Amino acid sequence: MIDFEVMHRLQKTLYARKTAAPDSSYVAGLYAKGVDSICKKVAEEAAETIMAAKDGDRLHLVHEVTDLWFHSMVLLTQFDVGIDDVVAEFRRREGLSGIDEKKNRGDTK
Ligand SMILES: N=c1c2ncn([C@@H]3O[C@H](COP(=O)(O)OP(=O)(O)OP(=O)(O)O)[C@@H](O)[C@H]3O)c2ncn1[C@@H]1O[C@H](COP(=O)(O)O)[C@@H](O)[C@H]1O
Repeated sequence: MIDFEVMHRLQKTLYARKTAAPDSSYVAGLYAKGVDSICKKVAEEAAETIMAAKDGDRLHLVHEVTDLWFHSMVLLTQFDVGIDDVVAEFRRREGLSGIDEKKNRGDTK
């Protein structure tokens, strides 16, 4: 089960880092660098996740997916999107076949 409390605590910290001095922390520095730098980290962590999967090392995979989720949360917070919004989207899709869901997307993607 996902521990949503830890995710919400992290989200709260990320919001606080948006207005913190850039040199005060890793996340504050990332926000100061801007969206392109955050996106670059997400892309790097996605690539590292793929490499971990190819290694077949489960612990390595857990570490890289954690890095990917963490940087994805930094990106979501940049746009004031909460993890609850993502969970709500999972709920909306629950039980809907991937093929049917794609058909119903229309223009909204
Ligand atoms: N969960 C994390 C977390 N996961 C990964 N990272 C950092 O993400 C960075 C990028 O990881 P890489 O493997 O790419 O390391 P790197 O290549 O040396 O990084 P770059 O210098 O290239 O950016 C590393 O510095 C990791 O320490 C994290 N940094 C912070 N958190 C959480 O965010 C909170 C706030 O962090 P600070 O803003 O640093 O206080 C912390 O209390 C934690 O709860």
